[in-house]
Amino acid sequence: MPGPPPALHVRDVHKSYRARHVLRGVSLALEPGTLAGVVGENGAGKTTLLRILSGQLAADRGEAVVRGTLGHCPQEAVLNDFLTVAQHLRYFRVAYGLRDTHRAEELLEELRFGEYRHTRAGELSGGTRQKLNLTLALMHDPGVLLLDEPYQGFDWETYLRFWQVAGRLRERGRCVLVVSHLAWDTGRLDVLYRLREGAVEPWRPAPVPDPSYGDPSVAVGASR
Ligand SMILES: Nc1ncnc2c1ncn2[C@@H]1O[C@H](COP(=O)(O)OP(=O)(O)OP(=O)(O)O)[C@@H](O)[C@H]1O
Repeated sequence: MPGPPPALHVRDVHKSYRARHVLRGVSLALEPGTLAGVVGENGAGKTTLLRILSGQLAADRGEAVVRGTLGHCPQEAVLNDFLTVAQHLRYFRVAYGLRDTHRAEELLEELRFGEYRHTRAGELSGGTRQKLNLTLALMHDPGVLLLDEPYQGFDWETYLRFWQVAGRLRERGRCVLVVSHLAWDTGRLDVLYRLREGAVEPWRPAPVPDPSYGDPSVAVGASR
């Protein structure tokens, strides 16, 4: 990884849509090799925050500094229904200026959807579209990863593989920010922030083990 280690610093970010003050002073910091979560109820401003961090939306005030290359997995997969999985990989290889699709091929194997290589995106299931969405965000091996509800539509096995992938990224010094409306499985995170009333605060929900869901360490609704 050339250059200084990746990091993400957000200081006093504000954002309003007309009279709706969605973000009212968000500050957080991710040092190299951090796997962090942001939870918040529907409409709390999570996507707004990620769009500001990814440079798609301007903050009204405050500062968001990304050090390193950025990977952004949006909540809605941005795919061309007429292109196959392999065509998407080739298209993004060129867009990212990569020499090959080696990392993308690894992710295809890790997330187990290589069999759909020649299937058009419009014919993929929701979960497989999400695997492709995630692969496109990760295939240039970015230093800072912004993942908006990255495991929506995943079956349990894929969900567990997602966390393996995220854990390996952390081990390699990447900053990974996972945004979700549910504080689920928070034991896998180094730090969890809660976005509420326009600001974030570090949060430790009380563990509520639920034996009906396999082996998650914590299963708590963010609104509690
Ligand atoms: N372009 C926009 N114009 C006006 N209001 C907007 C716009 N985008 C979002 N909002 C409003 O800002 C608030 C925060 O929206 P945002 O999508 O950031 O929330 P979220 O936490 O990601 O929600 P969810 O969990 O439902 O995805 C909501 O009240 C939403 O209606």
